[in-house]
Amino acid sequence: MNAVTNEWKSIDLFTQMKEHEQVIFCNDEQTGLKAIIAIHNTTLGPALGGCRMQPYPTVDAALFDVLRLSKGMTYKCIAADVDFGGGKAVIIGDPNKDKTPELFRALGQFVESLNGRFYTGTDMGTTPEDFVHAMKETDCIVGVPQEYGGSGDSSVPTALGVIYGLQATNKALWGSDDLQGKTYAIQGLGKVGYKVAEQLLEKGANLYVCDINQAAVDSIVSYAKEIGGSVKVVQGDEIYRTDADVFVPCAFGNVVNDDTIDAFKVRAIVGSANNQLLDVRHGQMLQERGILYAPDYIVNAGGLIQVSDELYGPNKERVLQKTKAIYSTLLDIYTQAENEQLTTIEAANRFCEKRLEMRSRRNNFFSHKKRPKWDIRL
Ligand SMILES: NC(=O)C1=CN([C@@H]2O[C@H](COP(=O)(O)OP(=O)(O)OC[C@H]3O[C@@H](n4cnc5c(N)ncnc54)[C@H](O)[C@@H]3O)[C@@H](O)[C@H]2O)C=CC1
Ligand SMILES: O=C(O)CCC(=O)C(=O)O
Repeated sequence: MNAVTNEWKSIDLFTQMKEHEQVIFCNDEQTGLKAIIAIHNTTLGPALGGCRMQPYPTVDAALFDVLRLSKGMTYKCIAADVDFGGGKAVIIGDPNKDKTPELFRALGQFVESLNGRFYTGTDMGTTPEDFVHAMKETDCIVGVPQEYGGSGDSSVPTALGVIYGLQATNKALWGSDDLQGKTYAIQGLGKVGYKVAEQLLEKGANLYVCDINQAAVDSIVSYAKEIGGSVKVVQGDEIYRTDADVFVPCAFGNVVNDDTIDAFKVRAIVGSANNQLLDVRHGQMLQERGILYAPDYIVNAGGLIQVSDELYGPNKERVLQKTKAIYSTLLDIYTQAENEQLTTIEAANRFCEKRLEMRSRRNNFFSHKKRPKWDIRL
């Protein structure tokens, strides 16, 4: 490879990083760990974000994911009003085959090397128990089980936040919070999606569900039978074409894209998946089709609220209060979008960027408590 190609390649990586502060490639031959940690913005505090494990087909695919996910975390922290920055980690590997305690300890060692700039925990493909191993190597782990001193499964408040998001959306569209009798198409019955499905059934809603994990599908079907609820199982892409009222993506990102957008018959999209829109222009396309989009990082902030609370000193009541605020924040974003003729994602982004600007000025106000980093005599 000649020098020109080399130079272009390195510029390209920095172009991809855009406004990200730092990207760390973590490689450990012995455990097979191949991970990327991305720190997007630490204006408000140390970066915080879960660690996803997925058999990414290429390193580029993993990099694309971690860059977008970590940027989303910056916005999520701002919108949820927690004093942390945006970061995320991805492990390239199959969560069903490649997990070992040593792999997570190796990840913990890399996190420790960042000296408090990055805190992590569970995400898609990882569980709180995985991070009990990582915790042996670093204090910068959140969301481990309560028996290990953590706040427990963060998918519980995340699912609760999705329910608040669905209620706010119901209110905006049909004038009532009541989810009973409406039909929801849930993609993914994992840690979050399964809990959302259970709660919707308990509230008298009807469901379409899909998951590649047959055990999760069987389990929700039998739960519905037990409580007299209605669940229809669909396969693969059929979930985009159902006649449900609301699509609830709780698996992977980029589900609203050029290939899926014309399939949707729903009135709204509200779910936990991070980065549901492949691009902001898909927000515009949803609006043109009369589909109300609940910005993902507003709706799915419950887990972040719980794990960040651990670092302040856990307080269950505060977690519940902050999670409940998802309802009013989302309604405010819907109103702002309508008043300012914006898409809902544009309105949410604008709200976060304004708040970041305001906070960054306050964080830089000089006082005796906030000493400058350089050495001056006072
Ligand atoms: N766990 C949490 O507290 C939070 C999760 N999220 C996001 O919510 C989403 C779900 O997260 P978790 O429930 O924690 O992950 P998970 O890994 O527990 O569940 C994901 C589910 O999606 C299913 N799935 C995978 N491919 C599929 C496909 N092609 N079709 C249908 N189902 C498929 C999996 O089998 C699994 O049941 C992710 O995008 C995650 O980033 C966001 C904020 C917090
Ligand atoms: O939910 C968590 O454990 C951490 C927060 C996070 O990574 C997320 O909200 O995507």
